[in-house]
Amino acid sequence: MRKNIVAGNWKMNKTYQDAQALVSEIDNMVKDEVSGDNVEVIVTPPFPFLHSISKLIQGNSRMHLAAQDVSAHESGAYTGEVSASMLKSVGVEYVLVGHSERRQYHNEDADLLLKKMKAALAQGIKPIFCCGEPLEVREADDHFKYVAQQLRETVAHLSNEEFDQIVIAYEPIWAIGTGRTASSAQAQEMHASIREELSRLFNAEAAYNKTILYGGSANPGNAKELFAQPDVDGGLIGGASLKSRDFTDIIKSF
Ligand SMILES: O=C(CO)COP(=O)(O)O
Repeated sequence: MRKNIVAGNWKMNKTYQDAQALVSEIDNMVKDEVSGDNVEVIVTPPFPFLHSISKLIQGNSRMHLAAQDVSAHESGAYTGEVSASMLKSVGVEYVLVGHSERRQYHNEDADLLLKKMKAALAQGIKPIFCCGEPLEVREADDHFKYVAQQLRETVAHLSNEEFDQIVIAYEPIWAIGTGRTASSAQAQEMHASIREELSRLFNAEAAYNKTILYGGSANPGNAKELFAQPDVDGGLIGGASLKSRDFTDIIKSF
């Protein structure tokens, strides 16, 4: 059964106090306003806030915790890095891997992304694997090929069991933080193409069951139409996840 997910990626925003307040608000709004259990909610705060937020959301079975990054190494002399076992020990369930900002500003390549996914999976943490094309690729009409290649050089190297644990997020780079959302038709056709590629790489059933999120300027005004698309199973939300009202309204778009 395919799971619907709305995940908020806070990126490098908020202080400890702001983070506590934001999660408390989201937690309360989700309890009060979101009925049924057709959507899982994930918050992705910066590292220093993970432990306290893990405790805060403990009593709300719909809320889950993700980290924004993980080291490819298990432990040792890697100053500044955070291992999967550390994340596990503070209650982290998911981790972003392959976000375009990490690929761009930290030169993370396919080889490293695969190692990061494997490191997370070895600890039972589920990678949310991000893919998506830059503007020039979209304009050259090469976006389907580009994203399929991103999957082939990373996700394709997971075992069937590992693949079952991951979530895919399609985030066209030209839509991230730009206010320029992909149209629901553009999102749908790419998600369908990703699912087809996954079906070729693994099998039709595993691909059918895979949660594929859309990310890039999603907001309460466009979430309903995006989530109504047959192959869009939720969102990875940046800016709008920093406001409890907007984030909750996006969750309620299912
Ligand atoms: O990068 C994103 C989520 O990971 C999307 O960010 P925005 O929603 O701010 O465009």
